[in-house]
Amino acid sequence: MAAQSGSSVFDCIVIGAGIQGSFTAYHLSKHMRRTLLLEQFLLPHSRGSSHGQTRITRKAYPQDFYTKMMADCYPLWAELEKESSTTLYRQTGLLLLGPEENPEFCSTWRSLVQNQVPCQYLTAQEIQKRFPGVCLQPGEAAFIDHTAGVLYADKALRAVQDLFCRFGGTIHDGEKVIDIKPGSVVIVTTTSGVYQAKSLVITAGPWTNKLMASLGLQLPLQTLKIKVCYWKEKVPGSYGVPQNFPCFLGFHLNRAQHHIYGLPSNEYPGLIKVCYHHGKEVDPDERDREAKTPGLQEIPILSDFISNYLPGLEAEPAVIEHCMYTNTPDENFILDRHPSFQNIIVGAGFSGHGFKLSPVVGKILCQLSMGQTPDCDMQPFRIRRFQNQFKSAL
Ligand SMILES: Cc1cc2nc3c(=O)[nH]c(=O)nc-3n(C[C@H](O)[C@H](O)[C@H](O)COP(=O)(O)OP(=O)(O)OC[C@H]3O[C@@H](n4cnc5c(N)ncnc54)[C@H](O)[C@@H]3O)c2cc1C
Ligand SMILES: O=C(O)[C@@H]1CCCCN1
Repeated sequence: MAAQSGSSVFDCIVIGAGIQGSFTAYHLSKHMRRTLLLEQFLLPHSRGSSHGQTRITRKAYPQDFYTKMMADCYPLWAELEKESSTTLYRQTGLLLLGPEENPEFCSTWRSLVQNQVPCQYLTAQEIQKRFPGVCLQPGEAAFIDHTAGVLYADKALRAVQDLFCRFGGTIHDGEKVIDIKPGSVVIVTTTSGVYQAKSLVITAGPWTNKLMASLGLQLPLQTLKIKVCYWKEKVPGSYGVPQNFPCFLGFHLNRAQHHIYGLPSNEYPGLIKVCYHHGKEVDPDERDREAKTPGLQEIPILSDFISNYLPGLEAEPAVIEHCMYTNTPDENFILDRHPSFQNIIVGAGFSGHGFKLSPVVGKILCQLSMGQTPDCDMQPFRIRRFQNQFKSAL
């Protein structure tokens, strides 16, 4: 296929219209960069990581650098709400629950205090009084991040894409990228065209390594299928908005190997979202194929947790949906230039916690693609930290 019209060398092509690619494209178009956003599926779709009604937002992180990045995210989310005339955030607070001595639990509390985030440590008595539907076990404690809440994910994704188009950007959905040729002008071939750009941003979520194959690099990414479970209240309204029930995040409670988290009733009346922060490894193109081996049993883990910690919910899920995580070994993001091609930028490995940070992730990827140095500490996000774990054919 021949490259499309000579005049159409874009400043940037972004591959993948999930929340990270869409926010990158939004920032690029705000900077007057001629930008093409390519998406393999027709929009909106539910095959990646950015679909669904809700995500948690919070400043509570054990790593200080995320808490600091979140301070920049809140104004950007507010700006998006204003630009799109849409409510995208509801403040509910986040209840963090964990064994008193758990190092991650303790460092999250320290980070909140050090960064002067409005927060509050609760005694067992206070928890029982304020959240009678939550039962902690002896030796466990709780604190609240008051800044936290719910982001309306589907609405946010749509708002970012609409604004990108309003600022002059172009989206081609239903167009899968099948080849990338690096160079000072990058050539991108899709199932229906060939395009050129001065820079390329790859934000392909669980498909990142499939695309990186043509660029001689395989990153240490693991794609997990996550079960998104909704549980029915025994007494309607007991874990709902009128009761001021917050989002919650449990650190290895009930001997669980991974976190368990939840959001108050929103998408389905009377159903609370409670999920396990882990899943089975999958090929993103075969997400719904039944696994050959039984592997992780997340529903019994969640049912047992609910019986012990949230006894006001029925212990069988009423609705199960699916989503994917793309995890790095340290669960920090990859935001970097390709080691061999300076005008190819990768944003990947959001490890199940990237939605809230997407306004700043998009800003960083936009700056990298414009040849600028982002003003935040980029060390935690470098590809080189996996020097011994990535495969390069270059
Ligand atoms: C169940 C669940 C709960 C979560 N909870 C939270 C939370 O509470 N708070 C939070 O902050 N984060 C949360 N996250 C994480 C957050 O949703 C993700 O980090 C984020 O959505 C990742 O976005 P992305 O753009 O990288 O990936 P994606 O949304 O997967 O986007 C990648 C896009 O690239 C497209 N693509 C891939 N290959 C090609 C190709 N060859 N050609 C064209 N297009 C291509 C895909 O179709 C896809 O649309 C959660 C995630 C899940 C799954
Ligand atoms: O990013 C978050 O806030 C949540 C925490 C629990 C797991 C899913 N993601």
